[in-house]
Amino acid sequence: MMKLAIGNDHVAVEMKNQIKEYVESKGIEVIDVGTNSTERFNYPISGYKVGKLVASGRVDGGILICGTGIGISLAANKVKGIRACACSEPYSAKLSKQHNNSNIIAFGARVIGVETAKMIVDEWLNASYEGGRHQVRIDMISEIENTDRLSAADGEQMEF
Ligand SMILES: O=C(CO)[C@H](O)[C@H](O)[C@H](O)COP(=O)(O)O
Repeated sequence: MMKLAIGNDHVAVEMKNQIKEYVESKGIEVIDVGTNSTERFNYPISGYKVGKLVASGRVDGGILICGTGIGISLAANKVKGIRACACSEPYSAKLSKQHNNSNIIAFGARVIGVETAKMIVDEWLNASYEGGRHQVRIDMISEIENTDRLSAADGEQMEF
């Protein structure tokens, strides 16, 4: 059974619960590490928790929702191995998986409605990473993440 983690802040409680229920209705297990309170809640907490669950392999992917999807995805992207993509429409969500091998999808409860959010989740879940030429670029991103450097195609180290 596929397993996803979901997280949110105070702005996105209602949308989190709607998306959680929608994903569960597809037979997917959802681990909810977000808040259920509308009291101010700092989004990096949920970004970090979902990021760690995904990076450690305890779940197959993650969904993050804050006001814009931006802050919470920025936080998740600080966890090694995470490629969290904030999307406001389904096409980018699909491409984020096919080309960028995104392991977390994020969106904003103040930006899109729940029906668009469901379409984003569907496109992301149904898409597959294409590998090939895209892997070269993912490897470059990993190199920056792991070494704080980036090798040129000829092996020369870029210096900035
Ligand atoms: O969008 C966000 C960060 O990218 C957060 O979800 C917050 O909603 C945003 O920062 C606003 O927070 P506030 O304390 O409710 O003004």
